[in-house]
Amino acid sequence: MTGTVNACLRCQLGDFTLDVDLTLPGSGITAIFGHSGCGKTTLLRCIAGLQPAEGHLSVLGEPWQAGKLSRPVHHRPLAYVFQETNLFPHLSVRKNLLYGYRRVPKAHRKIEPEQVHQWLGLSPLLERMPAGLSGGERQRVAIGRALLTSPRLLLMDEPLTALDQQSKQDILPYLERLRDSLELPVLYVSHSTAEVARLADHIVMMDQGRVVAQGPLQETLARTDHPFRLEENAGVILEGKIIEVDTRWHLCRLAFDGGELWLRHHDHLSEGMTVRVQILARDISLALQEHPDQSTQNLLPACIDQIDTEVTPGTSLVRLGAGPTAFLARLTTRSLHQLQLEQGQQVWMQIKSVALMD
Ligand SMILES: Nc1ncnc2c1ncn2[C@@H]1O[C@H](COP(=O)(O)OP(=O)(O)OP(=O)(O)O)[C@@H](O)[C@H]1O
Repeated sequence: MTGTVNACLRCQLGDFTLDVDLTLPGSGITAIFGHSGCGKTTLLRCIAGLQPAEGHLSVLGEPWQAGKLSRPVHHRPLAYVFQETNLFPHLSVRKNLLYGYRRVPKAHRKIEPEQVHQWLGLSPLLERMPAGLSGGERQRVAIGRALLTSPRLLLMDEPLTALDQQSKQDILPYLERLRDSLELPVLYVSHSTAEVARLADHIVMMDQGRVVAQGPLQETLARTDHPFRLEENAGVILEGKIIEVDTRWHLCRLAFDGGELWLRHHDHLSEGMTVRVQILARDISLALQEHPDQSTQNLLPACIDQIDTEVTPGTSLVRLGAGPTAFLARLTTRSLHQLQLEQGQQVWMQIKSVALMD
């Protein structure tokens, strides 16, 4: 299909088999998510042509692999960003950035240096040498250098893993800006649910070389039925708008499609901002009646869509809808029986914690 990335690939590495069939959107960030050793890097290497695989691959309507045809690595217009930045130590930031750009014929250049400087805040760094940069700055330069090759596809393999917590926080707004400005597909491998929640529009969940779920982020995270359940991290992401800032109690009111929630105020939040929040299944409890205790700030009516009992011994997952927005609640199978919950029933969700993803 034009406008998408289609990858139906299979390869064998010793005892490990990668066998995937993916249809991914032609723009935005797709997170590739799964336990260590499930095959995320192998998948990117097959797409890049670094690892031979059987099957077919097309990117935005162009076949990169089909039958006997398999474009070699240097004929696949993609850029690959790793944990390690591999900048040329003897070249300034400006020259590092221009290294790939100059090798792209003028007619094929889609991304210009000024754009990249602006997206990634690189202008103040241009005359500096890589050795004098912080880890986060180096990674911004590496991403900029990758983009200046005007790729049709950007592969990012745990690009933030080597950074400390503060540098990760500092670089995330740049990646968000890229996501909103770039018109190319980005495949982003990460172990961090916070990164995925904040950046991705689409998610592929892998387990033992196979895809166990793929689809739009919010919808896919709200599924209860796939074998990869994120365990402690099961939960949903939702996007909403700040409609009130209550400085007295350090709280903000967030309106989303299906209701309103209170969350803790952070200095950078102001009325009108759109933000993403994560609500974990373990932070929602269910009640049959509206709780009389007014200290429970976040109490929402919802309808039970689906119940998945015994996802692990003694625990069950319940999917609920508040308007069109899906939530997941985790409760003990004993509570499920005591409350006599069933599909289609109206209940109250008590939401104990709402984590801001910005
Ligand atoms: N050259 C190889 N020969 C044999 N097995 C390999 C080879 N390369 C990778 N593997 C195996 O393939 C599996 C998938 O590895 P891969 O690096 O793709 O996983 P991953 O999901 O990216 O892991 P991580 O999150 O730890 O980086 C692992 O079991 C790994 O040991």
